[in-house]
Amino acid sequence: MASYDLSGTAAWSALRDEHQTLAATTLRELFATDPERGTRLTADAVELHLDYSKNLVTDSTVEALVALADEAGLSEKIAAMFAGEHINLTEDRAVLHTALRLPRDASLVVDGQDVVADVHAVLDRMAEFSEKVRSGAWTGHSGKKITTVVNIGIGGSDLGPVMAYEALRDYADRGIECRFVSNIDPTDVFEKVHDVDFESTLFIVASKTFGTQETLTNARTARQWLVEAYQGDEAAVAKHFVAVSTNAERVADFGIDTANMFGFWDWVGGRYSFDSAVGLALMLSIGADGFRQMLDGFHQMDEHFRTTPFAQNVPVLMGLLNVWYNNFFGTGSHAVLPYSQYLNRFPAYLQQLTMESNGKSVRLDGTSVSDAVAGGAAGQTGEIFWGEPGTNGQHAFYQLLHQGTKMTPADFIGFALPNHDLGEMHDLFMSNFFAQTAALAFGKTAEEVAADGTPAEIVNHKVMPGNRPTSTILAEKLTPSVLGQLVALYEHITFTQSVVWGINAFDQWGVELGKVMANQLAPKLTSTEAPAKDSDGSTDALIERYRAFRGR
Ligand SMILES: O=P(O)(O)OC[C@H]1O[C@](O)(CO)[C@@H](O)[C@@H]1O
Repeated sequence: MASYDLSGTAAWSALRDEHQTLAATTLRELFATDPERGTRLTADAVELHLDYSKNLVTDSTVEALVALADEAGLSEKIAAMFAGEHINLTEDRAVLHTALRLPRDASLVVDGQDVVADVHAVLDRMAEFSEKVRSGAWTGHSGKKITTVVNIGIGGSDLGPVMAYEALRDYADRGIECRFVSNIDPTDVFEKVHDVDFESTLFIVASKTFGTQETLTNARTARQWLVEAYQGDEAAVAKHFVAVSTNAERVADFGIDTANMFGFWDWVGGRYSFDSAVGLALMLSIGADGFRQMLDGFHQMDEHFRTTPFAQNVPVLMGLLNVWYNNFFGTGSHAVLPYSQYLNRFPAYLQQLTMESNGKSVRLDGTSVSDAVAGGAAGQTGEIFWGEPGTNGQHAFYQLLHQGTKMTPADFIGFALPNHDLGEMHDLFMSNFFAQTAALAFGKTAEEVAADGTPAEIVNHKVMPGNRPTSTILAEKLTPSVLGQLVALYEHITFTQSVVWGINAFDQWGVELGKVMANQLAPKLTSTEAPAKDSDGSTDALIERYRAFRGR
């Protein structure tokens, strides 16, 4: 079997040489000697334009990065994923979120099952249900039209739907408000539900496994409040609770009629799922047509990823750039800065997508990523993703981006056409977008600062070092299709990185231990008698203090 460790390959050593050269140059110099790079180091995918010229790369770096992708067998891995091979080895599963957006006339048989037919059957049921709710044909138990939808889910069953609902507010039926309950902190369900009119509220319990403590606890609470609001009439549940899950048995056990359940499949990872039935709240908000436009955007980006040569393949290029900074420059984090208030939850969504996927330190063959690496950053995997919409971030953490000691590669995402055109406000907004990447790249030298008349003693404080890499994604307008393109882009960036690192982007074993331990500790928090001190010294002492505050 080929090794998953690429650090001994020719491509890796070419990149080491590239790094030596580029670490000793600056973006100012690169642009001075090659002004055309601003139009050459670009690529287009569907409606997204990528300018990656403000990165510390030259044509030969890109060539070496593409060679690294070839060494990793990226083409074969992409083909295997799209074909439904069980590339999620540790769970022995296919990884087929791309099948969720295949057109109706496509065909894909996986493990003997026509998945396209299955996907469209569920989409059709979702569309029919959404239409009924939106038109008022589906009412609450007492006959009132549904005006509030509360999605109860966490992780992939929350972050995707809430991000997309926020992103596509401009396309929403304003007669339906969606709220999202995720945290088991009781304040979450209280704040989102205490003021609803239960008779006009629909609860969606979204959980792939239907075994997630947070979701089931919140759902039980909401169910109890609903039944109380109907003076104990349990029959109300059928008109106010629907489920989204892969597990019909558990849905039925919970007390939701499986006729009101929308299914999906184990080949859809939670963080790759909001274009499945997990997106039901979004469909209720924007309608089935808008949802299908979004799926089409996803699919077009899938096709770009599957068929475009790597040197022009936007997800591949961006994934390789992330590897470049992470493994050669040793940057530990990556900022995603959408210049759209509608994308305010996009960085949070990406945190699960990227960090639950690529926060791994063992390769697919069970070896440690650091085993064969002679120190340095070569054995690094998943970056820490973070961000906020511009311009809010500018007035918060951009100081560190501009003058801090850490290099933080950043993606700037912006749109030419505003969803709401209020005079020149959007142009002012976007002038910040363009200014920031230029300031980060080219900075301001001591001479330039002094030439402004700055007193000598503070010149150093005002020097802007520049040379801070960014990628710019510019699209015409944020539409359902463009949102689908953006999400698929980041899904495939994440996959590209995982292939180069030889890790499994589709399991998440690291979240399990904490869940088990929380279940073990819960009785110690609630028991009326002093619990045994059989945890570690710190945890025992903290629980004792907690119990004292709780009067136990
Ligand atoms: O949809 P479920 O099964 O409730 O899981 C919620 C989330 O929990 C996780 O398993 C992590 O704990 C995520 O991967 C998933 O998106």
